[in-house]
Amino acid sequence: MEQINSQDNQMQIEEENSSQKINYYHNHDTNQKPDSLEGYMHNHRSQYCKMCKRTSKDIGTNHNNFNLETCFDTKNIKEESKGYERNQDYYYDSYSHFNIHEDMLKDKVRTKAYMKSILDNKNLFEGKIVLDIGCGTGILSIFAAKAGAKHVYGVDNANIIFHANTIIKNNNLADKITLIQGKMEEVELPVEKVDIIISEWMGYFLLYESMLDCVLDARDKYLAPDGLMFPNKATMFISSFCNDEIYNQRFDFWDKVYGVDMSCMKQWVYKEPLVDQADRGTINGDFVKLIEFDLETVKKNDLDFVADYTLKIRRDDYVQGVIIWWDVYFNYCKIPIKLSTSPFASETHWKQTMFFIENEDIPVIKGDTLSGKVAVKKCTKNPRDLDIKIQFKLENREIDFDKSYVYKMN
Ligand SMILES: C[S@@+](CC[C@H](N)C(=O)[O-])C[C@H]1O[C@@H](n2cnc3c(N)ncnc32)[C@H](O)[C@@H]1O
Repeated sequence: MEQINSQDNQMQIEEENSSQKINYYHNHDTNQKPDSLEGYMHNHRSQYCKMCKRTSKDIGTNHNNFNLETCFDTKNIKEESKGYERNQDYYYDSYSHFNIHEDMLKDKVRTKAYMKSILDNKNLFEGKIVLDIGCGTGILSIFAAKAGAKHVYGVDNANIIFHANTIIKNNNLADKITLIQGKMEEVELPVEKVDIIISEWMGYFLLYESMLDCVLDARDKYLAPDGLMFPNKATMFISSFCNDEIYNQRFDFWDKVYGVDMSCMKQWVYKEPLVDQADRGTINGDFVKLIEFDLETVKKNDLDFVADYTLKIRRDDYVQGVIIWWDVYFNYCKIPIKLSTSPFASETHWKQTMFFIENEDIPVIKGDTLSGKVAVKKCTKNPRDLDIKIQFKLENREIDFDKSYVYKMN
């Protein structure tokens, strides 16, 4: 086990604290919600109040830097990644257990979207060669074979593929489906080109686990020029939220744990986005498109990106952070099918991803504009993890807030 050098750690924390602004809890009372802006300005968590003559135009040295090459190169990230290096095999080990596949199969929103897009569109599959990337239990390969595919190649590196083999035999589809164990980026298919690629590659925050990379490599190598991707488009959305219940459970919890002050943990907890199903009532902004990927043309490099967002606040409230979710689309279907992970649609196992503003909630008025940038980059130490930087910019007649935070999904 790696030993943590507590002296280094302490120095790191001291350096960080010295860059923090004073007086984070500015007469705050989370239970008191504003009816209007009048008279509540000295009763909020934010120190960035024009009335108090304190504004925020940044926090550390790296604030306005959204250059993907350098914006994550901070001491925070170096510190955070300590001890997080993992063997890549852990990923396939997790997919070798049947319970993760059981959870995915039981996600009806997910599995039915694929089932309908394949079985209700036999005209697209009849006589076609299909590649199923990351076939797991073989469910999508079986749908494609049942839809009349000439032959299906299912590839998976996890040991679940041995169970898929039995499932396929037991369903009398062994002559229609060939399974290949290995990493998609390393296997050689026995055919030069395929007509359709099906894959359920999406992770939390769409891109976590970075499975899309191997799908894009396989697309470039194997998909026929007029071939189809299932799904063929993915879109990420962003909105703002205020959820005091989660806030208390996740952050205020650390103030007193069985009588022990563990509040030093909070600064680290903030850096981890929360994957959870949002109560739709906690979303207080319009939701807007953050980025869209055309899966037939997008390049691997485009998956590290910086995108701008601007959204209107829908009610007088506080903003505690932003929430991000995604939809994927099967647009070749007779009736186009959307698989949505929106908090306004039926729940899926992907839920949504929430990014909290550290130690702040910004008082907002209906009609205010929240804007900023979101930078996303694969972590250099483990490309399945993501470094994410988000800027929060909001100015109304009372508040002038402009800060950026770095998060890590691992
Ligand atoms: C999200 S699961 C989907 C399983 C199945 N297609 C389904 O819909 O139930 C993704 C699968 O892809 C496999 N996988 C991920 N990356 C892979 C790669 N580069 N090569 C081969 N298999 C991969 C994992 O082992 C896992 O079984």
